[in-house]
Amino acid sequence: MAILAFLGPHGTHSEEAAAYINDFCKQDWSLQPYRGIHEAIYAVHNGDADYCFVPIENSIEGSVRITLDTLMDDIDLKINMELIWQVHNQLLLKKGTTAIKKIISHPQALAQCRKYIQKNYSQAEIIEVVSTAHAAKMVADGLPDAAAIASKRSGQIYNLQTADAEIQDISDNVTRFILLGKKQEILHKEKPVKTLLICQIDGSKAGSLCGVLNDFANSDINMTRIESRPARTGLGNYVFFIEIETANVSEEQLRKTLQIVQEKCLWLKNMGYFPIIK
Ligand SMILES: O=C(O)C(=O)Cc1ccccc1
Repeated sequence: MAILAFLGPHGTHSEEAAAYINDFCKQDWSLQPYRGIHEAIYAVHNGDADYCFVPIENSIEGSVRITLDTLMDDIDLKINMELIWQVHNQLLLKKGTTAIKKIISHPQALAQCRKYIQKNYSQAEIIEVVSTAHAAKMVADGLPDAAAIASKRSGQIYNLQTADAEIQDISDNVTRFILLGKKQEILHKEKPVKTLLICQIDGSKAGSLCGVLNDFANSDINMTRIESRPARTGLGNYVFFIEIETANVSEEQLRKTLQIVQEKCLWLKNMGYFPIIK
């Protein structure tokens, strides 16, 4: 049975989304929790898992930086699918809690509920941990005067009470998850539509980034997102994450364009061509 790694422990948004994608692809993967997103991605790189399913961007809070930073490493994985997933956050308490002096969760979940916290618990200490379910488990294990922001399922798993439901600031709170594997595979009949490229552009020459953007424009390839992260090779060096629409781009057209783009880059990695499941 193939192993799918996700950010644990049991009850995370990642696990719920991974279970959905498992059914959607009519697979029988064994879902295994890892202590961090970095660890889940490296499990595939090291061959301990066949796939991993990790969040990459949230509609309220933006990029999941640990995911981008890990993808930048010298690892050769492919994106096989993207899932756009509605995230629902609840405020969870251990039975008998009378005061909420601490609110604990994953940084993305805390950010998604920032206004709610400010309005209702402005004095509470905010504690960031590795995942929402980890926060729920800490509350269940006896962290005093604390409430976790986590999924309904976490509440059930860790036997917590729901003090408040649907507390995200904007009701349309979606997260993009990606399914990564060792190779590009067709796991569903859904048509691939998008390609993610990661590259470091030579910033010492004027107009390098502009040149890359023009190469896509000249090839009639629509760019839907560009994001930069520090390259970690010195201040002012950046790595770019570029998403392009490739549903109507031929393999030959893409190959030629990437060849031209590559000449302007110190390195370029094609993360693959994948469908988007909504
Ligand atoms: O901590 C979790 O439950 C996760 O799966 C990470 C996450 C956190 C907030 C929104 C989406 C994913």
